[in-house]
Amino acid sequence: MKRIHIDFPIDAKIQENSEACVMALGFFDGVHLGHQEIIKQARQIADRKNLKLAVMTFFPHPSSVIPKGPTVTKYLTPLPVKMKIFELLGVDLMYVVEFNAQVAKIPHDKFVDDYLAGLHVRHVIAGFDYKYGFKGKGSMEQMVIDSADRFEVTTVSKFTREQQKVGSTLLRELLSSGKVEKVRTYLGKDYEMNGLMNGQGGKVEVMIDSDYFLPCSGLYEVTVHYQGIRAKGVCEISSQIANDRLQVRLFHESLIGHDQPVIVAWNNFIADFDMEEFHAQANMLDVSL
Ligand SMILES: Cc1cc2nc3c(=O)[nH]c(=O)nc-3n(C[C@H](O)[C@H](O)[C@H](O)COP(=O)(O)O)c2cc1C
Ligand SMILES: Nc1ncnc2c1ncn2[C@@H]1O[C@H](COP(=O)(O)OP(=O)(O)OP(=O)(O)O)[C@@H](O)[C@H]1O
Repeated sequence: MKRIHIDFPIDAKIQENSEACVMALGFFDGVHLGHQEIIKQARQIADRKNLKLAVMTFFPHPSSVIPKGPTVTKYLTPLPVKMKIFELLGVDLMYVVEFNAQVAKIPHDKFVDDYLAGLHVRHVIAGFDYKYGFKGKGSMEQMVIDSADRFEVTTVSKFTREQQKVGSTLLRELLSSGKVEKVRTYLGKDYEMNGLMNGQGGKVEVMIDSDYFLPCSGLYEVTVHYQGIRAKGVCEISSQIANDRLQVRLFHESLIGHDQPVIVAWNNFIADFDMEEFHAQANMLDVSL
């Protein structure tokens, strides 16, 4: 997969050299089941039309410049992770538009001229609630008008699970209240973090991208995926611990790591008490961890 970074104003050379494509639009934090449905449909259209499949995402999150609602500064999938997932989903090109105050002011029709038609887009696909352009005035209905017959438009209808719209905001809310086990319903798997494991035996440290959105403070049951092995353990999140280092206490003491790539999957919320307190209690009960 090719990654193309777009600064403001868009470079005419990038436009000239761009390949004809089907373009999926959105921020795609978490690449949840709703996002996966869009990419799946986009892949089918690209195959049918014999075009490249491109995704256009933004960085940082538009909320960092648009004074509306809470600002998203931590991500379910930091940019390098999102890139890996897109690659696995069969995306050929990833356009990353640097989102700043100037980009936020681009009118909807100019965005379509310069960033879609200008990049040789032949087909646009996005969800029913996709908004683009200054003040979010562009909708999927507007996209059909703005396309002026230069490309086709597909709108993906609302993807729901348990009567709820699957969405990144919902996932962040669930994690903020420790409901990691509920995340599975919307993500299709446990919430996961890629990292590098250091340490040996029962206690290891996993260094993660500091851009990751962490579940709220508490004690969690986790699984460390490591070279085909799955090791269960517990991990505590607290304001006292650096947010780019996860301290994991494993139930088996067989893992050894020195900058070993691992995946930490968040399985269950155990409790919201301190690890120290937890161990004191475990010792009293003569439970070995
Ligand atoms: C070029 C461009 C400019 C945008 N400008 C604005 C804006 O000025 N105000 C706004 O509310 N949304 C604007 N949006 C829409 C936001 O990106 C988006 O709707 C909002 O951040 C919600 O994000 P989400 O639906 O991806 O979570 C713009 C989008 C694009 C692509
Ligand atoms: N549940 C869904 N059903 C259909 N389309 C969706 C769904 N969730 C997101 N999309 C679409 O996926 C693309 C990327 O989504 P985006 O990251 O902007 O939204 P989101 O996941 O709903 O996040 P948020 O909760 O912050 O709005 C957009 O085109 C959006 O319309």
